[in-house]
Order: sequence, then structure tokens, then C-alpha cells
Amino acid sequence: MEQFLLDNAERYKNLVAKFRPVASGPKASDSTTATPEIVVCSRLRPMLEDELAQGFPVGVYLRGNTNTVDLHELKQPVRGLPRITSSDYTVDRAFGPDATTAEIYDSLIHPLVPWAWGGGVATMFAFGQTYSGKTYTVSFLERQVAETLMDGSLSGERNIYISIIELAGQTAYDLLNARRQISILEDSFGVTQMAGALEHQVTNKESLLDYIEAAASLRRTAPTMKNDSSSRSHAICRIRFENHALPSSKDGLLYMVDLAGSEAARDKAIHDVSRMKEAREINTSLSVLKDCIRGRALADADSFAGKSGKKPAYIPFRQSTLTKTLKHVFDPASGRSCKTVVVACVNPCLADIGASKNTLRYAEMLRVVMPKTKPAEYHPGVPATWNNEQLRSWIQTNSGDPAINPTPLAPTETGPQLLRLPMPEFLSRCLQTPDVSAEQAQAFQAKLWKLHVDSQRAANRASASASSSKASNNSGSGKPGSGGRLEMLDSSADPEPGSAEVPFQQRIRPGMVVGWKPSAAGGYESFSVGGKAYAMVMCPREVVGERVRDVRGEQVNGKDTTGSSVGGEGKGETGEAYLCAMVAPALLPGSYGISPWRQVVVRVEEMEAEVLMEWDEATRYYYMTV
Ligand SMILES: Nc1ncnc2c1ncn2[C@@H]1O[C@H](COP(=O)(O)OP(=O)(O)OP(=O)(O)O)[C@@H](O)[C@H]1O
Repeated sequence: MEQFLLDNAERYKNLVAKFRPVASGPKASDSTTATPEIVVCSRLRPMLEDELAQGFPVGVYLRGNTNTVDLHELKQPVRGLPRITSSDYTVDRAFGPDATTAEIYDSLIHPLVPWAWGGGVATMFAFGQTYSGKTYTVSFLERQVAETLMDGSLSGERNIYISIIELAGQTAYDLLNARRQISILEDSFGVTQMAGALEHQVTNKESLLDYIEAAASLRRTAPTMKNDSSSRSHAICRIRFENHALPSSKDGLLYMVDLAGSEAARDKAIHDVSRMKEAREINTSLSVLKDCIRGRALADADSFAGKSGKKPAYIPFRQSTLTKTLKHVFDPASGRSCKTVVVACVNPCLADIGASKNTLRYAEMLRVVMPKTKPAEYHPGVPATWNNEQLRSWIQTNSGDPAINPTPLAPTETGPQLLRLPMPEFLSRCLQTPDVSAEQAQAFQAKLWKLHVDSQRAANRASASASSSKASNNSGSGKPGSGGRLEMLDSSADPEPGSAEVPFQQRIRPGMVVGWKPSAAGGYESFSVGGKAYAMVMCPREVVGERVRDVRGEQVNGKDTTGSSVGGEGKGETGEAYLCAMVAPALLPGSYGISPWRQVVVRVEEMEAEVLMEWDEATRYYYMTV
């Protein structure tokens, strides 16, 4: 085959020079748009000296100033002279042989760093056939990331940890611990753990680069015909960012993944059975990766197109060790804000055209394009329709007291963009307004999300009732507020109109949630966090029987065994104290659980304020609202 290409190199070049792309009708790109969170780019490396010396022509070209790549194969028909067969592939960004890795970094990878720094999950994958420039590209990008992380341009303080592992088939190794074998496990909370892998804290650029360099030298390598240092394993570099200012928030994660090279067809002849098995495993994991990347892109697109009620797309991340390790990136249930950049590395040499075609086809398949729709008309109750100005004005009037300054919170973002922001970044931006507390910031974030989710549900309900006459008959009671009251009962807000005018102490009722400060006299000090605690009112203390005991096992009402009266400082005044259920932070950031069987007695004078809590069906926790 190679000889056929060399013999016909001149004819091939002439045919390519005459090639004109077929003028097609309106292009698909005119009516579609890629999902914003996943960018797929291609990078054509230059021809290398050995390829040029052998006389192979270029087989893959960037089409002018576009994001389309043309690929020309040379075919021998049954009769007649060899002909070229051309195909083209469109990606979100195409880089030609003259583009530097620095250009790729500046336009696509650099924005991932503040995203992960701010608490999001950012991932960069490089894939392509053996010898296409993956390691060349990733190693430069890793160095640039180290530069950005340590040049002081990112605001705030973070603890930075690095771990680098290698996946070869089903087996995982720690590249920062002498290739010790580790396990990829999912814990009981559904979080993937790299059990046994060491994580190293880094405080400067040099130590970060040293770890990256040490791992690179340990990558398992085996000679292939094309590339003596060919990587036959996936390498995952994970940088984790811990934000001390927001201890309950999830850590930001930046993954840089150098995927194993898919074997070029012409290498296969001389490879033994185990190498072929290895190649099959690599191809399987790349196939699962494609399904996961597409699945996540579709899930995100549905969520922001108001189709959250739809059956979620199946994302098979448990089907390969690679995708299981990167569960955070693919599992929409993890609730993480993710950004992903895929770099498809392409060897332009005509001798490797088959593998290049597979790479470009794969890259095209990773893209999820959606029909372009007109920007949605502004609606004050639908954050997904707000432009920056409308969003800012909503922040100003709905963020509590003191009002959160919209300038640091949403300098340029629209409603949908702010909703996509990683939660820790959202909170950090809120906290830039003087006197805004972490609780207020969290409550405000929950308020925005509640509005978004409610507006989606309302839109889903509207479209469901429009398509079902039965539904519309049922809803025809003529009382628009009848469903509203039911929904209100998912919140601890007082359903009585005008209740906000009355001080909360005068309208205490079962189900009201209060913030309180346990006093030393009450004996509940150890149940508070930073002197603060929350409780849900159950009933006045004096109505409970003598056998009722609180969370400490103390009698709540009546005489204790020594004969002295308990509660309310022994005076037994009515209405002064309430038996309450403890409300404590739960597993998810910003979430709370109510424990009906952990009871405390809260005196009205210890109560500081009413706190509004809302039940969230999806996570099954309560969240505070402003
Ligand atoms: N953009 C580029 N400019 C110049 N040389 C490049 C470029 N990209 C790759 N190369 C060269 O191409 C060769 C192959 O690159 P590299 O080792 O990165 O390939 P790879 O895809 O990682 O291969 P494998 O999967 O086998 O590890 C190297 O000699 C590298 O220096």
C-alpha cells in the first residue's frame, strides 16, 4: 500500500490541487449550534522530517479559514488510473499545522483553569492515532496550566493537590508512587475514589512541573513500529482545588487526559496477540468515552432547554475504567458544572490516512449540535430568558439585605450563564459584597435555582396540558391559585397572606423553621455550629407528656426524678418554649435535613429569626431561601 502511495504521489498531489469542495445548499452549521460546555477541536500536526524524506504527500488539509478539515484518500479503481476520494469533517475549532500549542491553550484550555479554580469540573482530553502529537500537545498544555495556576492571576486562595494515574486496560497505576497498582472504586455515596493513589499538595510551579515530569517518565511504554515511546495507556492528571473560604463546597477539579493512541492499521501486521488485545481494549474504552461525552452533552442541553422532566439520557460511565474514573465529568446526577475540551490530534501524512479518517469521524461524532433557536422572549419568572441587564436588576432586588452587588456576581453573564456557574464560584462572587454572609449567599443561590426549576416545571406542565385535553379539563377549576397553595406547602413559608408584616415570635406555628442561639443555660451549646443552630417548631413545650425526653435524654416537661420542675427555667410559663426538631447540614452543599426524632427545647428569647426552608424533591433535602 505504501509503495502504491509513493508511486502515485505526483498524480495524487495534482488531483488534490484540482479539488474544489462541492458547493452544498444551506450548511447545517447555519441552523445548528454546538453545546457550549463541550468544545471539540482538531489539530493537524505538521509533516515530520522522516515522513517528508520518505516522499509521502500530505493527505489532510484545513479548509481555508473554516473549521472544516478535508481528507483525500487515494484509491485504485478496478479499471483506470488512481482517483482521490474526498471527505470533510467539521469541528468546533480546527487548528492547522502552523498553529502553535500556545494558541490552542489561549483560546480553549486557559478558560478551564478559572472554571476548576472556582469549583467546577474542567476536563481536557487529547486523542488520536499513535504518533499524531497527543503527548506533544498535552505536555505543553500541562506546563501552561502550571504557569497560569502559579502566576497570581487567579483570585482567592486555594490548596492545590495533584495526582496522576495511568489506566492500562482494567488496571490502574499511581504514576506518582512508583507505578503502584491502585483501585478505582465507587464509595457508598456514589463518589469515585482512586483508592491507594497518592495526592500531593503543591505550592509552586516548580514542584507541580516536577510531578508532571516524573509521571511522564513512568508512563508505560512499548515500542510500536511508528513511535518508540508510544503511549499504550491513558494518563489522567487530576488537579484538585480546595477552597478554605467555603469549606462545605465541593472541590474544583481539573483533569488533563492523554488518551492512549489508537493503533494505526499498518502497524498491526507485526504486533503480537497481547498488543492486539491491548488495542481492542483501548478502542472499547474510546467508544464508551464517546457515548459518555455525547450523553452528558445531551443531558446538559436538555436541562437548559427546559426538558428536565424528560427521561434522562443513559450515560454508560460504568462500562470502562476510564469513564468510571471520570464519573464527575459524565454523571449529571453529580450536579457538578462541567466544561470539557476535546483535542483530536491528526497525523496529516497520506500513509496514515485511514487512522486520520477514524480520528476525525470520532471527533465529529463527539459533537452534539442542537437546532438554533431564536433567543427566548424575556419573562421575569424565567431566569433562562434574562440578559445581563435583566439579571443584574433581579439580583439587586431579590438578594436580601444587604443586596448582593451584581457587578462582581454577574459582570457579563446572562441568566443561563449564571445558572451554569459552579456553585463555589457563585458563592465567592456573592461574598465580595461587604456584609453578605455565606448563609445569605447560599440562600440566594438556592432562590435563583428554585426559580429556574419552577419555571422549567411550569413550562413542562404547560406543554403537557396543551397536548392533553384531559389534563386541561382537570385544571379547569377556574382557580389559578389552587395548585399554588399545594406548591407553597413544600416551603416552610407561612401560607397566610400578610404574615410577613407580623413579627415571627407572634406567629410561631408547627413547621416554622427558626435560627436560634443556644444559651449556656439551656444546655444545647454543643449542638450549634459556630454558635448558630436551626430548628423546626413542633409544639409548645408544655403540651408534651412527662415521658418525653430531648436529644440529650433530658425530660422536656414536668417534674424530673429529683422533684424539681424542668424547662422554661423552672417556671413552666406557657408559650415561652417550644419542642423543636433539629435541622442540620446534610450531605449536599447548602442542603439541610430535619430530624423529627432529635428534639430540643427552644425558648422564644433564644430564637433569632424565621428561616425559610424548601423541600427539594430531586435531592430529597431542604434548602434555605431568602
Ligand atoms: N505540532 C507539532 N509540531 C511539531 N512536531 C510535532 C507536533 N506534534 C507532534 N510532533 C512530533 O510528532 C511525534 C509524535 O508525537 P507524540 O509522541 O506526541 O505522538 P502521540 O500521539 O503522543 O503518540 P503515542 O500515542 O504513540 O504516544 C513527536 O516526534 C513529536 O515531537
